[in-house]
Amino acid sequence: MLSVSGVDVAYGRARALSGVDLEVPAGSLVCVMGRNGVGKTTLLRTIMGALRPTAGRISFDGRDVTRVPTHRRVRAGMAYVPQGHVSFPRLTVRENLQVTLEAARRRDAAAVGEALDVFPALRGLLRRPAGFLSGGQRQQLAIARALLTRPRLLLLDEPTEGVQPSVIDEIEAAVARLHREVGLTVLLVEQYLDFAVRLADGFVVLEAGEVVHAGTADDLRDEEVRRMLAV
Ligand SMILES: Nc1ncnc2c1ncn2[C@@H]1O[C@H](COP(=O)(O)OP(=O)(O)OP(=O)(O)O)[C@@H](O)[C@H]1O
Repeated sequence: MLSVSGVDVAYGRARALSGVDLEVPAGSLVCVMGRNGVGKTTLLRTIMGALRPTAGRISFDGRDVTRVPTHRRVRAGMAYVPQGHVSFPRLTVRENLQVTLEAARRRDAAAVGEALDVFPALRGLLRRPAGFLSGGQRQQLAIARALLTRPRLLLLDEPTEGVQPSVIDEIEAAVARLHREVGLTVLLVEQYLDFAVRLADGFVVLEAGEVVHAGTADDLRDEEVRRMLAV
C-alpha cells in the first residue's frame, strides 16, 4: 500500500534521512524503531508530505505521491497522528471532533460515532476541554480525530509517550482493534519494544537516518535488535 524507496531528506545542509526504503503492505502493521533523533518523525512527516525529499520516491496505492500536497494525501486515505498532544486545549472533546470533521470538509456525522466506538472512554468526556484530559485520554482523542477522515493508512508517532502504563494497554488494544478488526494499515513509530512486539507484523530500525535492520515481528525478539534499540 505504501512504498518508500531511496528517500533522502535534509534540514538545510543537515542530512536527516539517507536512502530510506520501507514497504507497508495493505493490512499490515509496520513499526519504525530507533533511538531518539534518528529520523523517525522526519520519515512520517515526509510520508505525509510535510517535508519534501531531495531524492527518492513515495508511492501510495501504486501512485507516485512524492510531490502531492498533504491535503490530497489525506483525501487519498492517509492520516497522521503526530507525537505529543495535538488537540485544541480550550475546546471540548466534542468540539475537537467537530472542528476536525469541518476542517476535513466532511458531513459525516456517523464518523464521530465510529471514532467514539474505538475509544468508548471518550464518550463520558465529550464536554470536557481537551486541556483537562490526561495524557492517555488526549492520545485517544488525537487518534479518534485522525479516524474522522476514514483513512486506510494510519501513521502513529509514539502513541505511548507520556502515557501512564494502565492506559498504554488501552491504547494498545485500540490500535490492535483498528488493525485487526477495522482492517486499517498502520505505520507506527514506537520506542516501547514490548508494545511493538505484540502489535507489529514487520519493523525497520533507523540509525542516523538510515535503515540498519528490517524484519518480521519474530526478529524483534532478537538480542541484536534489542541492542540496537538500547539507549
Ligand atoms: N525542524 C528541524 N530543523 C532542523 N533539524 C531537525 C528538525 N527536526 C528534526 N531535526 C533533526 O533531524 C534529526 C532527526 O530528527 P527526528 O525528530 O526525525 O528524530 P526522531 O527519531 O523522531 O527522534 P525522537 O524519537 O526524539 O522524536 C535529528 O538530528 C534532529 O535534530
